Amino acid sequence: MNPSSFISVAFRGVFGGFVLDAAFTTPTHGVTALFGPSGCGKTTVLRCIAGLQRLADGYCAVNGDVWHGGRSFRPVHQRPIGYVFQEPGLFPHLTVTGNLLYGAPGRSPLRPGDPAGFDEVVALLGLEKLLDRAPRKLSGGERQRVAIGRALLSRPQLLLMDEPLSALDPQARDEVLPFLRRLHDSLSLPFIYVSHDMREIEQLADHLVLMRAGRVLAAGPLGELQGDPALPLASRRDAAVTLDAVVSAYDPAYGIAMLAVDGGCFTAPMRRSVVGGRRRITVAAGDVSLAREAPRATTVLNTLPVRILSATPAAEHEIVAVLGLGPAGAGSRILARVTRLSWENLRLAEGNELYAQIKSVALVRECAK
Ligand SMILES: Nc1ncnc2c1ncn2[C@@H]1O[C@H](COP(=O)(O)OP(=O)(O)OP(=O)(O)O)[C@@H](O)[C@H]1O
Repeated sequence: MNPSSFISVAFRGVFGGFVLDAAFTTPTHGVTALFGPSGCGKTTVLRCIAGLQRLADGYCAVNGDVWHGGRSFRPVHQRPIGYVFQEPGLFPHLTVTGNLLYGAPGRSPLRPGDPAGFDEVVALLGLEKLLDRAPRKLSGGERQRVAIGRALLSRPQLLLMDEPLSALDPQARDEVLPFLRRLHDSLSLPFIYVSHDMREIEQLADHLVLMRAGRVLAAGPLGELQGDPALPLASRRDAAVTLDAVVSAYDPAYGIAMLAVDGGCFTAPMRRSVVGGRRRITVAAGDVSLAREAPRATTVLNTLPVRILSATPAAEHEIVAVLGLGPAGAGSRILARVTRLSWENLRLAEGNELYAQIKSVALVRECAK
């Protein structure tokens, strides 16, 4: 593993009655989400990465640069990080522009072509019309967008976000999420994103660190962990697998896109799509049904050949099956959650080749922006 493109951490410590023993390695590209139940230690790990929390037994290296290891400990102000908290914490006496430029190196990040210059950050976060406003005249979602912009303009090498949407109402959350997605798509900056909302993670994350009671249960690509029946995600009511697809065709007359993934092609409604562009789809286990034969007259647009790779009892009288798309099930994996009654009626078993049906409207959970 080349340490120059990874974040590696290992933190051990005791906080009152809480024991933290968390270690993981994740790439320094894309968004890594820290996910787990309340109190499992996500914020503590983030604070350790930031240098806000110093443990006697800790290690943190970013792109091969050791921030904490042995006796060496780089203090928070010397770490090239941006930090976004649940509350935006804007300065009330400054305008949006003043807040954005606060902490920006040299206060003149206006050069054209700058990878995270002022104009680009303002455009990416849709702040153009708000620049002269005072924070008290902004909505909650707008305030949080300014806080994110301020963090970006400090030119960090790593952006740490601690549940940045959790203090917002659902409508404001839906307003800000597409902006975060846009940052993810446009900037090469890695994010570490703490959340206990799987919906946010499905839309934003590329990698996942799954935490439980101070420990890391698993770390890896989001889709792999979602589809691993040995992990608790697969047996959740809202279990789903996120797939990154390439648009292979788009029919504007129907607003329908063909989305190619490894081993298959999904059909999904999209307002607009560019052929060759990347889109993310989320296949919820509860939206997948199984058939021995390819159904003919059906409104369901997605009928994909699959193989059952494994089957695990979930809730009482339910089965969660891992399905591999394409010939011999060698392509992307998705999950199907079916009743034990259906499973037995169709005499299903591991290794069976059959058809998965998924309604196209169920595939796109992302907001329309
Ligand atoms: N300085 C501290 N002193 C004592 N206990 C602490 C300290 N810091 C954290 N803890 C405890 O460590 C545990 C983990 O807290 P942490 O905030 O990291 O969890 P979390 O997963 O981020 O939770 P949430 O999702 O609710 O924000 C909690 O039980 C918390 O009370």
